[in-house]
Amino acid sequence: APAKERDGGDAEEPAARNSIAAMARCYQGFDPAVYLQYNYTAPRADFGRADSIVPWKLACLHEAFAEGDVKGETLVDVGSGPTLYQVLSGCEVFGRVVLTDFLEVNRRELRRWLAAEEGGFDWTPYLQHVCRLEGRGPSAWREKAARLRSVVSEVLPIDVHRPCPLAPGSLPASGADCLVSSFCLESVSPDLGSFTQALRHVTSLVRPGGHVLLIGALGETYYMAGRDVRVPVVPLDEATLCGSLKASGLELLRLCIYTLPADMRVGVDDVSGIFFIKARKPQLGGGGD
Ligand SMILES: Nc1ncnc2c1ncn2[C@@H]1O[C@@H](CSCCNC[C@@H]2Cc3ccc([N+](=O)[O-])cc3CN2)[C@@H](O)[C@H]1O
Repeated sequence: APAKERDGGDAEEPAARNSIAAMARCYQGFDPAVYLQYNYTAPRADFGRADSIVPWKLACLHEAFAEGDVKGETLVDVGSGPTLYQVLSGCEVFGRVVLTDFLEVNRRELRRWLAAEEGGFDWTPYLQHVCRLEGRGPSAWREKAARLRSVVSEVLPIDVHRPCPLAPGSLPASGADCLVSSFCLESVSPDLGSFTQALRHVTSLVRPGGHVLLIGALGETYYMAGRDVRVPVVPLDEATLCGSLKASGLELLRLCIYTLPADMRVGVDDVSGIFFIKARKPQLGGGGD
């Protein structure tokens, strides 16, 4: 059944189930507008600064797709939140993009932009920036917006703490060809064990030989998800991250790390770094390509 926003997932241990349920309750106060303002406006999203966080994230995603090895029909974005930047490169490669989030308020925010309704977040500077990365010139942003609107097929409920995070039949039986997830798993998991378990769950959504692109926070123990909504985060470092990746059976292809300059630490969280991971789910039988 589709994830219920107050569900405690299917964690095996009663204690884990309680802390996952507690995490779900934290998210009832999530405010998309505040979250977008805190993280997706300047200085963290300053397209005039080479060391701003969003341009770094968009460059990582652009390069990951530009290499040409990530291809297929279906891309799934896990824990989209109210943001679309994470699929601006992938939407040119895949004919079907599935967006997902745990909260209806976020799914509604995504649908608002997809329907070109008034009053939503303005992604134009992001579209223009990715067009520049693609050598298309900023005026192509309208084509990119139209492309994105044409390939997003669904905005679905998801719960990464369930062994099957999506409702049955949401993706092709063999799995998605590519999975993207940005700042989700570490922000919804009460501890490292449930983070690793959630990574295993979402890896099951990808076909053997498919790719996984992860963006996330290093050293983060909390973030503000609303004016007075503080959400705990499991703090990751490079070693624990790579350990979880190995435990989930993914093959690490690339790990890039961004260290926040002092003026990017704006008081809405205690992030010290950002990671970008390109990984692959091995073919069945462990063979190569
Ligand atoms: N059980 C669940 N399964 C799937 N998704 C779930 C579940 N529970 C909540 N969700 C869903 O996952 C959430 C995703 S947003 C999580 C925010 N992550 C932390 C935040 C992000 C951020 C952004 C930018 C920068 N920066 O430096 O530029 C730093 C940081 C660090 N702070 C939210 O959409 C919720 O709705």
